[in-house]
Amino acid sequence: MQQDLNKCLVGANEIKAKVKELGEQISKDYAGKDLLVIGILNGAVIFMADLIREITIPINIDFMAVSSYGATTESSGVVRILKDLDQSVENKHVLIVEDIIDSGLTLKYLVEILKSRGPASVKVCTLLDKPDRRKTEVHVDYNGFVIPDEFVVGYGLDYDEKYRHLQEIYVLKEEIYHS
Ligand SMILES: Nc1nc2c(ncn2[C@@H]2O[C@H](COP(=O)(O)O)[C@@H](O)[C@H]2O)c(=O)[nH]1
Ligand SMILES: [Mg+2]
Repeated sequence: MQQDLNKCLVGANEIKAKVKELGEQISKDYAGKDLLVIGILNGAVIFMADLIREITIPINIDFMAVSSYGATTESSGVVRILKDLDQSVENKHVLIVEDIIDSGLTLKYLVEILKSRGPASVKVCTLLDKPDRRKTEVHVDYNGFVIPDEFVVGYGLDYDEKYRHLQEIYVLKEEIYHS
């Protein structure tokens, strides 16, 4: 496992502090509003679990699963819904929680589909952002860390369903996905 990883990009304490800061900001911004926090499975599950416990206002949660990658490191650009929401977003303030924004294609699709369902608002919170890889313009409201153009794993992010349980975020060695 450790031999598959290059340097640690973001440590556990740094993640913890950032998640707390994001939770505090979200709590302030949505005070008195009906907030539905939507986690995007599977990558955002650990970030989502930690983030909602730093939010101090009442919220509802739900999850969506989409596919755009598979066992590769490049988005296919074709996004498919694998699991839809269990509840309506109509008249609710929606906060999408993503693990990472890369090309932006997944997020653009998600924002468009959710906006078409009549919410009061749609905002985006991501733990990681790789702006150098953008193929489409997307607006991010809450951003944890801007990172360089490297394929990262850990803290929910996988390669071929591995490494999600790691407490820190690591750069995956190229030989792992080029072999
Ligand atoms: N484990 C990793 N997953 C990644 C990385 N970059 C992107 N992704 C996955 O793709 C979607 C979003 O991709 P996008 O190209 O449509 O913006 C993201 O939610 C991840 O699941 C990465 O470096 N490591
Ligand atoms: Mg994701």
